[in-house]
Amino acid sequence: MWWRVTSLSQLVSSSKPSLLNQMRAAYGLKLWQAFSTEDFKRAEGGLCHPGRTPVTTFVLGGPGSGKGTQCTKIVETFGFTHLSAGDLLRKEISSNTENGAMILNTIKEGKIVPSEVTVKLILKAIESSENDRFLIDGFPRSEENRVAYERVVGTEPDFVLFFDCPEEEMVKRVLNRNQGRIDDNIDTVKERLRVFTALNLPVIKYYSGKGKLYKIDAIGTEDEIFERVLPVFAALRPKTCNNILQKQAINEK
Ligand SMILES: Nc1ncnc2c1ncn2[C@@H]1O[C@H](COP(=O)(O)OP(=O)(O)OP(=O)(O)O)[C@@H](O)[C@H]1O
Ligand SMILES: Nc1ccn([C@H]2C[C@H](O)[C@@H](COP(=O)(O)O)O2)c(=O)n1
Ligand SMILES: [Mg+2]
Repeated sequence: MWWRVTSLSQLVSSSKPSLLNQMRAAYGLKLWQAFSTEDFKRAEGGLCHPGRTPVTTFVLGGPGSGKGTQCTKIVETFGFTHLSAGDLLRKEISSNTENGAMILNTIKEGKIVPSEVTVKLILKAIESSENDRFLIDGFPRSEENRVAYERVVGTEPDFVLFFDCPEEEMVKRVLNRNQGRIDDNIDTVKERLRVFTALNLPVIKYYSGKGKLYKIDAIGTEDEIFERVLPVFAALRPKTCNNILQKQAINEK
């Protein structure tokens, strides 16, 4: 898989139209339609039923590294469903469930909610979706998260995106976010960064060791970063990219 990403990176160069525009020009359609249905067989029943083979991608990175921002672009381009673990937890707070108060306090402190709560919310969201490709954003945040997911869901992610961003840039982005989040303050973000280093980085190293990690430099404009994300998803559809490469070769003759 790595060589496909490397070879595709030649498509992502400043002199040529962006890879995204090349793919759109080649297909004149939403790229997600390139993910033909035969690749995502839909079985009766939920995620854990044999035959349903959704594509799952974990999206990792520190607070403010740009996970949510890039997930929005991936959704628009490749038709994935964006499941933000943080958003699912915040929704649980606002729906005043029995876990709501505990989740609120945990997020206020910048700490990690017990895995069984988060995994249950993610699984419920997948099971209730009609889609078969999911971006699971901000999860797993710890080894406990990762193990709980594998125990309950029984599968590993197809691949993992890691947005690598310097701490000072993450702090700046979080403090400028202005979304009224209770965890967007200097004290909580410092704790979140500590938790990220202590608990999330080991998970990132785990997936790197499994050859499933794509590390994306998260410095630059949102579009520049998305250009680095494109080849990862394009590599999932080799025929899409091979056709572009062939068309490009013909045009260049
Ligand atoms: N490349 C970028 N340059 C500058 N600002 C950015 C960039 N990408 C995202 N931002 C902004 O930084 C803030 C954090 O981005 P985002 O919410 O996507 O991060 P996140 O990784 O999801 O953070 P969290 O884990 O706290 O949810 C947002 O206000 C967003 O608009
Ligand atoms: N797997 C997760 C994901 C998130 N949380 C809590 C702790 C995070 O700081 C907070 C916000 O998440 P974000 O929106 O920044 O991804 O939600 C958790 O406990 N476990
Ligand atoms: Mg986010």
